[in-house]
Amino acid sequence: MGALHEGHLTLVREAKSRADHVAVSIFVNPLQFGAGEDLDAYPRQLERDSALLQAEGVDLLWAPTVDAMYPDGFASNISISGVSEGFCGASRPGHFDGVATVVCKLFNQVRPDFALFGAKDWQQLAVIRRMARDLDLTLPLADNIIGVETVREADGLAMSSRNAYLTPEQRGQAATLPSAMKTAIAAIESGETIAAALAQLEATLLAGGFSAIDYARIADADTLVPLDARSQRPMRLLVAARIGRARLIDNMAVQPQ
Ligand SMILES: Nc1ncnc2c1ncn2[C@@H]1O[C@H](COP(=O)(O)OP(=O)(O)OP(=O)(O)O)[C@@H](O)[C@H]1O
Ligand SMILES: CC(C)(CO)[C@@H](O)C(=O)[O-]
Ligand code: BAL
Repeated sequence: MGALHEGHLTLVREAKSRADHVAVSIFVNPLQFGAGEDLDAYPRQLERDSALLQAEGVDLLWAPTVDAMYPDGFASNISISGVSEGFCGASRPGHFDGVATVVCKLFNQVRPDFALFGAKDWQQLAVIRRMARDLDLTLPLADNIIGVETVREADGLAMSSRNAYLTPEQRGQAATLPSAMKTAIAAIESGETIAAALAQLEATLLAGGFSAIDYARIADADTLVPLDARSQRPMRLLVAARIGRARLIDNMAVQPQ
């Protein structure tokens, strides 16, 4: 969606290491923003982004207008059930319909051989993989949706265009999110109950400047089914929390039992 940072540029570099030609889409997609969300405030810096992508050697910047994407009469919607229903799907109703619909259109417009998405948006990655498998999207193939590790600031905060909404004080406090997540994971991996570790995580965030927690849960890493006890399959801690004007998300691996 633009306002590029090192997280985005890492996806570009990873793509360039795997492909002869790299295309990047920049489109602030109205369909994935709910009423009262930050569609209007979302940073738009197309000229700066374009220069950054050129410097990285990107071959194509695909930046359609809203009217070109959704002309009068547009009436289609792609809805993925299951994996899109909890977490951000619950706190942002309709969000993943908007994501799935635009990503399907972007795939059809650009026709990539494969596509890269950040693990910072873990549920989004799962939704896109599900859509690609379910709808037989041959380009890219389901296995060709590649997740790239979350890129973080020096203090551990996941890079995000929405970090720009934070005041300097809130920006300092925001690093509590990854540090409290690591503490919770260490506790769970050393035998603490999930409920107790998550209660401590929520208390730490609220004491550390966050105003509300949309969710803080452990889930199966692939299916995103919430877990109340440790499992033998890969697990993920997923959190969305609000600080100032920003709603920040993050996720980390929890080792199987
Ligand atoms: N810190 C990061 N590390 C790795 N990938 C990232 C990171 N931040 C964003 N991405 C990925 O970049 C792609 C574009 O994301 P998007 O434009 O929504 O950026 P964003 O920084 O996540 O914005 P926002 O936080 O405002 O949603 C997505 O695949 C996203 O997962
Ligand atoms: C997947 C996506 C391009 C859909 O607009 C967006 O949500 C993003 O950049 O993460
Ligand atoms: N980075 C995910 C897109 C969104 O928050 O709308």
